[in-house]
Amino acid sequence: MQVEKGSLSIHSENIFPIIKKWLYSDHDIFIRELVSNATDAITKLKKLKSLGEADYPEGTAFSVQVVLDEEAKTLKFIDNGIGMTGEEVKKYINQIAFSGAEDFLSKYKEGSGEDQIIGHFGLGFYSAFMVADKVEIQTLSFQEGAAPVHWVCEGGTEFSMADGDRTGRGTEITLHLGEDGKDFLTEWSVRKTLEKYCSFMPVEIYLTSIRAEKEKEERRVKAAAEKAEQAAKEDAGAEAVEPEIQEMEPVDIPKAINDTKPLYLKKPSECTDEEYRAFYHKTFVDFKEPLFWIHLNMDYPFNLKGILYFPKLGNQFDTLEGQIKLYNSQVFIADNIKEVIPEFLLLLKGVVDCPDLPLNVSRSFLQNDGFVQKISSHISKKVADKLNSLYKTDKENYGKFWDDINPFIKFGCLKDEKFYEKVKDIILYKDIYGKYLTLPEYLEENREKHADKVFFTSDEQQQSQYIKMFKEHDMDAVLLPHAIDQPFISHMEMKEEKVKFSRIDTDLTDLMKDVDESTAEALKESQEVLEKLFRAALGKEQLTVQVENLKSDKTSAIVILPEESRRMQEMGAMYGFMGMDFGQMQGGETLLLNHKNKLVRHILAHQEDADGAKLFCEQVYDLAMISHKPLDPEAMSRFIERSNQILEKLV
Ligand SMILES: Nc1ncnc2c1ncn2[C@@H]1O[C@H](COP(=O)(O)OP(=O)(O)OP(=O)(O)O)[C@@H](O)[C@H]1O
Repeated sequence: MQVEKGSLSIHSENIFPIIKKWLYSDHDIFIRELVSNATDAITKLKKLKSLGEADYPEGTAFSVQVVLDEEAKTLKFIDNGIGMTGEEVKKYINQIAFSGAEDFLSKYKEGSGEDQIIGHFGLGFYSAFMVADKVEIQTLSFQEGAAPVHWVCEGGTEFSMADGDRTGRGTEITLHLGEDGKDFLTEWSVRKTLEKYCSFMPVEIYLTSIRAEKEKEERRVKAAAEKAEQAAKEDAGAEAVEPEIQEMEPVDIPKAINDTKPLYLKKPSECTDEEYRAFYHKTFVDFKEPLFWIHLNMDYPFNLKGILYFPKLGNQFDTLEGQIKLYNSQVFIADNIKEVIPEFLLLLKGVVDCPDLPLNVSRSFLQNDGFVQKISSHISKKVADKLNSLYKTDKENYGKFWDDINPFIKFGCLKDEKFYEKVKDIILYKDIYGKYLTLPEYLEENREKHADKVFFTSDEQQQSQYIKMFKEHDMDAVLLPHAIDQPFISHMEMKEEKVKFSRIDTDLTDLMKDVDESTAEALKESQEVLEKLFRAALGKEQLTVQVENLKSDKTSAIVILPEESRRMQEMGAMYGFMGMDFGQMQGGETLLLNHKNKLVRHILAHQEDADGAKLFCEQVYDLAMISHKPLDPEAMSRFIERSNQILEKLV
């Protein structure tokens, strides 16, 4: 072949800088593009053989070799696939590959810049120029009598083509890495990128580092020399002995980067629990056991395969951060694409492979695409189905999983109406006795005591005093401690109009009081006295005091706050920065004093002793406050000081 020079069919001379800048955020995708081209070339050859249009010896080992030469600053992608003839290089590389780049450029010009193109598919071979100053192709087609071709392009729009020197069928692409490619000059970074994009590609991929190979060779030579020297010394000093049998050098068996047959492609009936767990550990590098999983496997009306795992939360404060990896025909596209995966499912961990996805389009297109929306609602329906069948067939385990999965299900209910409708009957509530109940079950059990009212605690420790009282009175409350629970409660109140949720410290039901008409007058009198005393002692002129006979005389005082006031306060704290007046939000609490309690009776009996009354009032108030919410630092130090003072009196 004559050396042929040409000009690539790109109309803008400035395409390179634009593409480099545009793709800077994930300029590692060139590895994915070149490895996918190489695996495609092998897949195509296999297909041709199955059609009788190509041939190769039985047992041929197919692979993609990625070779990094740190010194020469080159990265090679070598395959033993279909190869290309000179004509094909002209057609596929000079025209087609670069037309993808042209397309890209026109999209770039149209777009606002924020409208990122997912995965940048369609850029293909051209993406090599994101990191290389010069790209070479050495290729030999599988076709009988084909001549090898050598193609070179130095990063501009000019290329040259000449006879190549490749002797085996396939293609070798060499990237001469430039300044923009220097991140890929370490074996570690190339391996990481291969693992990211190519973990499930269908042909085995091997990585070789020339530097590492050389070092290994040097070590081997050095060890052999040392051994020989040692042997020579021994020979000189001793009588000739039988040479020892040489120890075998450990043989390095190269290990493929990828798993060519990922578990999600198998039929669910053929997968074992051990395989599901192993796949989870390996793919997400999470060594906690997943709780359970859902294997998505459908061919119609679209092709979708994958596994979604429900991860175990370490503790209540673990961040809910999932990871859903999206693949297109075993090629990694991106993590957590919320246009395709319903947002609440992004809290799970999983892989989803959808070969039918239109990925070379913008995100806003995906958002409005009916097909993509169908995929998304199919996935969420599958998840709801799985949860329902688990509830029906394995209620015990479902209950056990509940602590881990409930924030996720609640988030789903808030985000997705259809999902809520499907799971609403299997939402559980854990009560203060450790039992799991559905809402109708809780309401039914407590119908006589407080119809349509759900008492809950948001913090078991902080509200332990109230929980104790509930237990003493044989009452029940449910635990709703997670941040998601507040919006979830509002959601449930909207859905179940009659039902009201009240925090455990909001109100004292009549069940806890000793209602006796004959003491009403005495209570009223005491209330006036105690309110005055407490207001004066605490310097809180607005304090509301209520005096009741509680069934138990052990508790001196508790703070109660109407549910509405508490929600207003919480909202105020959340949106305080939006100009709401915090001062006005405070308060609303009522100090409830137990008329039966010894301390309260003592205060009443010794009201003339101003100092003593002050000390008692302050301490009783703080004790009630402590079980309602944490004391601020100043109040806390006063409380500690006063407690010491009281103890000293006992000495
Ligand atoms: N390693 C290879 N072996 C054989 N042919 C190849 C190889 N690499 C690229 N080609 C040919 O060049 C063409 C263009 O490649 P390019 O990566 O630009 O686009 P593509 O693979 O067709 O599509 P995509 O944009 O989705 O990657 C391929 O379709 C293929 O015919």
